[in-house]
Amino acid sequence: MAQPIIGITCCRWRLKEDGHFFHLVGEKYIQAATAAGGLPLLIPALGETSQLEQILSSIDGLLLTGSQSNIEPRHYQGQVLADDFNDPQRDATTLPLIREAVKLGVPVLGICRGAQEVNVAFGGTLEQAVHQQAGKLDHREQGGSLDEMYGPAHEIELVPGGLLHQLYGQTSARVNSLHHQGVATLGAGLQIEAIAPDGLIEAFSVSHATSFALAVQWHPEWKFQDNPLSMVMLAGFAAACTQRQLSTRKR
Ligand SMILES: N[C@@H](CCC(=O)NCCCC(=O)O)C(=O)O
Repeated sequence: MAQPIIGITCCRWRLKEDGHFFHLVGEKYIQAATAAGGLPLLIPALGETSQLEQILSSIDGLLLTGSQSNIEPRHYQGQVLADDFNDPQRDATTLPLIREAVKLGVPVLGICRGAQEVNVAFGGTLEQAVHQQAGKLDHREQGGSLDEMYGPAHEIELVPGGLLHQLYGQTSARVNSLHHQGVATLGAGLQIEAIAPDGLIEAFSVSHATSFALAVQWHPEWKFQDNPLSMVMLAGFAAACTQRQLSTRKR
């Protein structure tokens, strides 16, 4: 049988000052989607498009990646930051795509920036510099090598009975952490799935979704094969994508 097609949203970046724009995805997301049994299909940061339904009818699941860029604050009535690194065309693509995917029952997995996009898509807001908030941990990447940057950084407590707890079976785990921003207020219909020791919401699900819809602030795609929590998350997402494929396609 054909593999479920997993749409992966791109960033739109210039690789050098005043250079051409490129639409790009980190390879580790592609590797995770492939290992989960999916066929990755990259979705360019098209910006405003009336083709949301056509895009979503061509995929069996939607993976929203992390990125160094931040969601433009105007999407959550946040303060405009000097020298912020934004990607407006990515925002204009992903925010409506997330809402339409949930409406149509397309499985969604949001990672880091992708999780923040799920929150903002449903009216949530972001803390723009978590490390500057009293009582909050510094959730930014520490260390130099990739193994250090993406290594375990802090505990999370999983909400008993939640989707993540049902997948994993345990109520605590250690996760990596590479983000400046984080959930300030959760959007409409979003349900907490995991919390960091400082109270920051680290994972949430979409309670009104008819399929898998999970957003996590950490990076399960990093060396997922060595991480039981990552493996069950990707397996849960892939199973939902396969279910979508069977229910909507003849192939
Ligand atoms: N810019 C946001 C989101 C951080 C994020 O997605 N980090 C991932 C970086 C690269 C990668 O692994 O894809 C923030 O700082 O909160």
